[in-house]
Amino acid sequence: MILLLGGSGYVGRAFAELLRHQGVDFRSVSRSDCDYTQRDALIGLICESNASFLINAAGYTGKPNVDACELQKSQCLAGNAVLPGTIREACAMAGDLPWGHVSSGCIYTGARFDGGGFSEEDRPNFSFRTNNCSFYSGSKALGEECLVGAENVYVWRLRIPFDHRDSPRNYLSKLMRYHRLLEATNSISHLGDFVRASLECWLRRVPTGIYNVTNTGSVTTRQVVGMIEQELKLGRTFEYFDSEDEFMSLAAKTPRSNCVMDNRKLRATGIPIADVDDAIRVSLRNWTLQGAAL
Ligand SMILES: NC(=O)C1=CN([C@@H]2O[C@H](COP(=O)(O)OP(=O)(O)OC[C@H]3O[C@@H](n4cnc5c(N)ncnc54)[C@H](OP(=O)(O)O)[C@@H]3O)[C@@H](O)[C@H]2O)C=CC1
Ligand SMILES: Cc1cn([C@H]2C[C@H](O)[C@@H](COP(=O)(O)OP(=O)(O)O[C@H]3O[C@@H](C)C(=O)[C@@H](O)[C@H]3O)O2)c(=O)[nH]c1=O
Repeated sequence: MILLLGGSGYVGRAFAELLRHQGVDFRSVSRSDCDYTQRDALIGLICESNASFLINAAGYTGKPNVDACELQKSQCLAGNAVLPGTIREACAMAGDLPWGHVSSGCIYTGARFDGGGFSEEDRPNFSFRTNNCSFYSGSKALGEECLVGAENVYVWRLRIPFDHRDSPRNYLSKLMRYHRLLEATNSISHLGDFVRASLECWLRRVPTGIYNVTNTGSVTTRQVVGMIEQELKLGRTFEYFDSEDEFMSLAAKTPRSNCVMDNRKLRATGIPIADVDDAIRVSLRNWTLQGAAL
């Protein structure tokens, strides 16, 4: 049985859907069963669960976006920095229960010095250590630090999720809803691909450790908008900020991580992951409006 924490969230629901679809026995633990900030209760729950694997899809993102974390720092630290460390302890007490943690590629900014994407070996350059980050990104980098040296955990880095379902959390919807757009280059993750590839890490028993679970390649905002225009024919124009400074002064409270990730470590395991352009095209061709039957 797989114990799923955060199963009611945006990412957790995608895991639950996949596990149900694959007929994998799992138990989703909601906040009413256990408040994860109640350390002893959480440790007791994990130790008594008899699970063979645990997925942590719980955390604190801020809504509608990470700007909200600047005002909710204690919740952000509790969900992103403290919780992974508590789960690590609990899994050790439960006889080294193997588990997977949903982290974020937002602990990087830009591209590597050689122009390539950041690999799992690269130190985060958008964290409290580098003193240039959003509070959210800093808290996620701390969460990864709590897991250094743990041998029974997968750290799956998700980035700016999207799929075919219109949602305030979906990157494609966000681009269609924001009044003005920031031109940036990013590696991003199709949500269905992310949960499938992450679960496969465990099902195939690939070595534990950090994995950048992003679709292959990177895209600019304008490239994604070009695909939206071609596939959805919305008959409208998209406005852009002149610069990141203008974005910061008009639309954001804290800097965003826009970065390129290298997913070769994941692909070297044999787990397939689509090219980012293909994943975006397929999502747009199957585009389903919010509230429409899925
Ligand atoms: N969405 C994104 O853009 C990205 C997300 N991630 C990471 O993925 C993880 C999940 O994010 P996402 O699904 O978007 O977030 P959501 O806010 O949609 O879901 C968070 C989940 O955590 C649960 N939870 C939070 N705090 C507690 C608590 N104290 N006790 C019990 N349950 C709790 C929530 O339960 P309840 O429903 O009861 O509140 C919910 O199930 C986070 O770690 C995030 O950093 C990484 C990259 C991108
Ligand atoms: C606010 C805003 C953002 N953007 C851009 C900036 C960025 O490239 C992209 C997404 O920015 P948002 O502010 O919507 O999303 P943000 O909250 O920064 O999203 C992040 O959430 C956390 C949870 C993660 O871990 C990340 O991987 C990522 O998904 O949209 C605009 O173009 N216009 C806007 O008005």
